[in-house]
Amino acid sequence: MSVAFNSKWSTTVFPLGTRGPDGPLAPIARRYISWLPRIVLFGLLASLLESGSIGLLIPLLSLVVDGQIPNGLPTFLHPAVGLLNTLPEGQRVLAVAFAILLLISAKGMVQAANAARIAYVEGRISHDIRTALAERILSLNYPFFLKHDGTKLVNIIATDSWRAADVVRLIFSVIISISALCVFCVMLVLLQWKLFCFVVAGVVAIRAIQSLFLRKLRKLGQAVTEDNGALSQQMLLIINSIRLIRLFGQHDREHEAFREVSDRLRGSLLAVQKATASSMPRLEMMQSILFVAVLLVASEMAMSLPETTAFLVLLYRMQPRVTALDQARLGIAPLRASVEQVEWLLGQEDDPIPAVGGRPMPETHHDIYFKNVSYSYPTGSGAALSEASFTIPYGTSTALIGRSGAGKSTIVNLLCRLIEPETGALYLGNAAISEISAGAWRRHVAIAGQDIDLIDGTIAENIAYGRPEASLAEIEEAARIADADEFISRLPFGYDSRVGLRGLSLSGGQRQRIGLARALLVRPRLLILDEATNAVDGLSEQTIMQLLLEHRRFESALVVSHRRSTLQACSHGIVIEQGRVAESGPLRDLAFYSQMEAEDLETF
Ligand SMILES: Nc1ncnc2c1ncn2[C@@H]1O[C@H](COP(=O)(O)OP(=O)(O)OP(=O)(O)O)[C@@H](O)[C@H]1O
Repeated sequence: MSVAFNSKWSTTVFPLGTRGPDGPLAPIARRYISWLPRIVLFGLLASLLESGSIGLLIPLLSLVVDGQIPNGLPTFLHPAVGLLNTLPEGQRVLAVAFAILLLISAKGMVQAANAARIAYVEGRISHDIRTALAERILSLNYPFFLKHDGTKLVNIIATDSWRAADVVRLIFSVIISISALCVFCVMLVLLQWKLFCFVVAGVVAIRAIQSLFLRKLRKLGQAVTEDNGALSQQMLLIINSIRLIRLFGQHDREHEAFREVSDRLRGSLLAVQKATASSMPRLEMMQSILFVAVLLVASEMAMSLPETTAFLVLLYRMQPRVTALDQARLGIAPLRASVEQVEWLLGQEDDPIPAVGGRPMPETHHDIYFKNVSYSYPTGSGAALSEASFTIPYGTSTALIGRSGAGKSTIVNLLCRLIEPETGALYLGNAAISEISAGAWRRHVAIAGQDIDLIDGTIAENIAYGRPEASLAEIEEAARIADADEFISRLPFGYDSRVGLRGLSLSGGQRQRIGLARALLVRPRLLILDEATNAVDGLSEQTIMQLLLEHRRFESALVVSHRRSTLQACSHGIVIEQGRVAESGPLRDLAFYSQMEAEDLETF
């Protein structure tokens, strides 16, 4: 069966998100909306089979107690009674009992098939939410990560995405319970509509009392989400800063901080569990009172014993559905905060100053110009770069010189197109760099920095990260130029040695050399060395600089360093002071560099 659903309908009936039909979760909900009618139909079928089996209790009890089927039974039983009357009297009890068993086992099979279907859809939605989150994070611009705490993002993928997918299971549970309740209600009306009205009044009163507690649960759920986030943050702090904690003997302090946050989470979880647990007995108590009241009213109405029994059995079988409905509603309430977190991340827009250009990289070679470029970080206190204008001449090695906090990394970030200028622009010859596609631009710019990001793989895979198709010979050549080949060859598995996440099995200098080989392998037009050799000894650094200049696996280079021995390999220089260009031009003409030489300073 195919049913056409409009988007508004889909998210109203299938409210996966909290932000309505245009919310960020709506596309995922829409993908699976076609499963809903099948799940509802199977739910209805299971309830019909069950209520049919309960309805057959009336002829069965009448046959057992009175030996005959009375007149005036509800209309829905007429076909069954007609069929029974065609059988010999002695076989009727057995036939009804057999029919009841048949209906009960058919109901079981339909229910099991529906549970498998729901598990499938829940799994797919959960997977889709996680991949949508990963896709969103990968596509967001760099400034987003400067503004937001990494642990919050990890928590959304690791915890909130699961909790959001849990909502789907609970929503299905709500839908199936409601379908079943509808079928049961119709049966109850057909049996005795006046008594049914009495039941409805009782149920409405119970609902009103329960909704008061739902509001409280929602608040408690919010606290659980917040405390979960704080715990993840504390855990990451311990893992990332274990060296610092040991060196400064802060073990007890961090342990106490962890204990406190964990205890807070325990408390808020306990509060949710207590509230959920206390609501169930309260509900059962109210339902039992209603049950007894129905029995009394039925006897006042002089209902026959078989009819009263069938009515009460139907009511009794409704109870698990009502409980499931309540549990699902209670379960959804504390999960709303997680859904909101997932929606927040999925709904993140790209940076307002995106890399808009779609032009390919020009084939011809040009100088790179910064013209009046200014930039302030979203969380910064002032301009990191102010009206900066300078040139990185084509075919040269240019030193970028400045004290800590001067703005060198900001220039590097702009060159890598991780951030875009607020005012001013970068040019390649006459072409604004913002007009060139960011992907094409980055393929021609490679960076080797002081902190090298290594992936969990072999050394060869790490070096070839920017060019996975490179041959082993090319990888080895890049490693030789980066002065890494020798130490790699001495490792037990050579280029096939695994470095582990973040390269923990290697020294800082070894990691830097692998990073340098990775940058060289892509043969960039612009090679950026951002303190790329500060962890290697002076002698190795000179060897590396010599090899780099000899082999020239790049067209131009920008070298950020505090060491004179590194800077002197450059022909040009740019001096940055507090976000402004203090001087630029041939290196040896710079006052800053001349002073270093005059005072024979190795570092500044
Ligand atoms: N993510 C950030 N958020 C807010 N402000 C930042 C951020 N990164 C840098 N800044 C600020 O921008 C200014 C320039 O920083 P930048 O990192 O470019 O300096 P740098 O010359 O590279 O310093 P260093 O040599 O210490 O790496 C500094 O005042 C710094 O505090």
